[in-house]
This record gives sequence, C-alpha cells and structure tokens, in this order.
Amino acid sequence: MAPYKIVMVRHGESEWNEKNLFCGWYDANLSEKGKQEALNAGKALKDAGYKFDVAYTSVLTRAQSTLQSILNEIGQTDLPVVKTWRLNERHYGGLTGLNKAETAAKYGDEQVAIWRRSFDIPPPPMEADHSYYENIVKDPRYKDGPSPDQFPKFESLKLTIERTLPFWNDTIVPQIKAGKQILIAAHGNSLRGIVKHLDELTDELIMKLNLPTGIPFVYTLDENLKPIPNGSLQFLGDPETVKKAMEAVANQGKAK
Ligand SMILES: O=C(O)[C@@H](COP(=O)(O)O)OP(=O)(O)O
Repeated sequence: MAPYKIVMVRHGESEWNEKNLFCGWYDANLSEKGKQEALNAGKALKDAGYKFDVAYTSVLTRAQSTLQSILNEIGQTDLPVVKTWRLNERHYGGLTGLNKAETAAKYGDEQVAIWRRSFDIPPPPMEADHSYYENIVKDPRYKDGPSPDQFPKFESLKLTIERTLPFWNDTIVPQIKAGKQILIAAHGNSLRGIVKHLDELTDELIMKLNLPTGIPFVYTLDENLKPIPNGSLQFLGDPETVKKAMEAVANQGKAK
C-alpha cells in the first residue's frame, strides 16, 4: 500500500491573525482574506485531483470553516469529519489576546521569539482573572475533554505535541495504514508538532519552521511512516509565494 500520502493545511488567516493577536484556544473566525485562502486551498487540491476518505480537524471554527470550504471546492461535503481538541492550536496562556508586535515592543523580539517558537518554554499561564479565561474554559465544546485536570493554562510546543501525538498514533496512523486518503485541517503549532514528529526534527530545527495560512502541504510516507526522499512538506503553491508567507508569519512577532 505504501507510499502513503497525507495532506495537511493550516487554516486560512483568522480575524486574530489579521489583527496580529495571540489566539491559541480563542475561537476566532476566518478573516475575508482567510476565507479566500480557504477557497484557494480547495481549488489547489481540486486541480491536483485530490479526493479523501476522512478528514480531521480541531474543535475551533477557523480550522473547521477552512475544511468546509475545501470540501465544497473538491465536491466532498459529505466526507466523514472527525473533530478533536487534540488538534487545537497550542494554548497561548496569558498571552491570549495580546498583540504580538506590541508584546515584542514591551518584552523584546527575543522573548517573544522564545514564547512563540521555543520547544519547551511555555508562555505565562492564563489565570482565572484573564479576560478570555471563562470564554475558553466554559466553552461547551470542551464538555467531552480535556477533563478539568487536563485543561491547559498554557502550552509549549512540547506540551502541544504530548496531546496531539496520541491522537496521531491511535486514530490517524491506523487509517493511513488502512490506505485511507487523509486530510488534516488544523493550526500553525499543532501541525508543527506533527511535522516535527514525521521529519524527526531537532528541538532547534523546528523553531525555524513557520507554516503559512491556507496553503496545503503533502507528506509522502514509506511503510514505516517515514517521509520518502523529497516527500516532506511539499506545498501545493508557488515556492516564492510560500517562502514570503512563511517569512511574514516569522515577522509577526517582531516589534514594528
Ligand atoms: O495562536 C495563534 O496566534 C496562531 C499561531 O501563532 P504563532 O505561534 O505563529 O505566533 O495560531 P493559528 O492562527 O494557527 O490558530
């Protein structure tokens, strides 16, 4: 059955990406640009002839809306969709709702780079008096998990991987091995965790990866689910556009 192909996409630009706010588990909608990016992602997949057997996404609207636009474009609105908090964006803790450039102006570009991209240094916790605490903790979409003792107050990439990887291993891997065509619509950091795992990137190398919004990417995996040569992170987009979009994401955390 191998090589296996799996397609992933970070959601289109959200209204909080547009405003350059740390978003994490806040449920931002897609911006107008993000809606267009989602349509374009669907068109790119359609043009490349992709059809899927199952899709996985987070419980957050921006990822689900992106997925729905893609499914509309490729004519698969009836595709089984599995939604899980384990594919959510990393929880940005006390930074949630703060402007990234203003935070860099206050604490320095280096500190913000550590909060955004270090492997295991988490952002400060979201305490009960944080403006978005109740909005997130009491959201009914979490009634089936995470349990109150698992509910994060913050997440580093390491912690994000620790809750995403069990879902990857227990739910997605068996489907890949069964030969199912899989699409994952998720977030910058939950997807960086999967990329780190698949490519066995070091904690240092993963810091440099910034995933663009709304550009699907493909992994081609061998029978051991290791990427074949040139089978990693193949974007369905023009390389120069992808490069610029990645640089723009990296620069979001710099003081103006
Ligand atoms: O939480 C957020 O602000 C962004 C990622 O931010 P950075 O780690 O790139 O700052 O998440 P997404 O838009 O993928 O859901």
